[in-house]
Amino acid sequence: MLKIVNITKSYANNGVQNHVLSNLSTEIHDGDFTVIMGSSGSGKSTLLYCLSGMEEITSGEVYYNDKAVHKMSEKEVANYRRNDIGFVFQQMQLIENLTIFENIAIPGYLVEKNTKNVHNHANELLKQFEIEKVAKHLPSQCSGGEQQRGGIARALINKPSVIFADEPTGALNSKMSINVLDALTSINDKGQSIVMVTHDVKAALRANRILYLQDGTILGDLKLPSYHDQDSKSRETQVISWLTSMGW
Ligand SMILES: Nc1ncnc2c1ncn2[C@@H]1O[C@H](COP(=O)(O)OP(=O)(O)OP(=O)(O)O)[C@@H](O)[C@H]1O
Repeated sequence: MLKIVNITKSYANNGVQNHVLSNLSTEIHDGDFTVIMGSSGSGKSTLLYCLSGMEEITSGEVYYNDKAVHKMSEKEVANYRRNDIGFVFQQMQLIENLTIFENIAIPGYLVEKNTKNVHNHANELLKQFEIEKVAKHLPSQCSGGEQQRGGIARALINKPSVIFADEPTGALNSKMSINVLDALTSINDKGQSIVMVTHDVKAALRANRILYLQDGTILGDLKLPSYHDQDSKSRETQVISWLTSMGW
């Protein structure tokens, strides 16, 4: 689904080049729940931004199915971001003066002309993530978990085939994190692909593949059975032992 060929990404800071991603190649498969881990500053968020078209790569190639993301015009990137992918941020980035319902539905109106369809889909998502009761609330009137589930629902309004999530549980307590991870797992169970950056082992256990980044390149690539097909204790032991071997 996503093919990444030899990408590099550098930022210039006061005339000095900071090489954040170096010669990174991999494929992200359709239907997978892929997690990206690695130490702070290893380039995880930058990789997610490059794959989602929010940052331009310095060199290399990124393909989403047959589309060359690295060659897209601004308009094509906007369409890619609107139609093909959804993005969930750590700080939910919901619009403060819109209700949860409006936050979810508005990106839908930009794509689907039939407002009734958008309205119905937004209501289905509110139900799926159990946030119907806060539909008319402003984000500031919701808990962190409700806001984050609102953020996931918003990312799903245009039925993207892949969801990118940048530390979606980073700002949540453990109960709310489980709630958000359950929501992501259920989306993945329905066939949508997820690519999630996290520092949290509990979150990483949801993945069937973990990529470990170090200094902007992939140091390790762990394949796991689906989350439902392995007992949680042995999965945790396997993942922690692998992460330890990566120097985590
Ligand atoms: N817009 C930018 N301009 C300049 N440097 C940047 C920019 N964005 C990121 N960087 C630098 O790129 C490097 C990688 O950042 P990135 O956020 O991708 O790392 P990360 O692995 O996600 O880190 P963390 O786990 O701390 O969130 C860091 O050194 C960071 O300072």
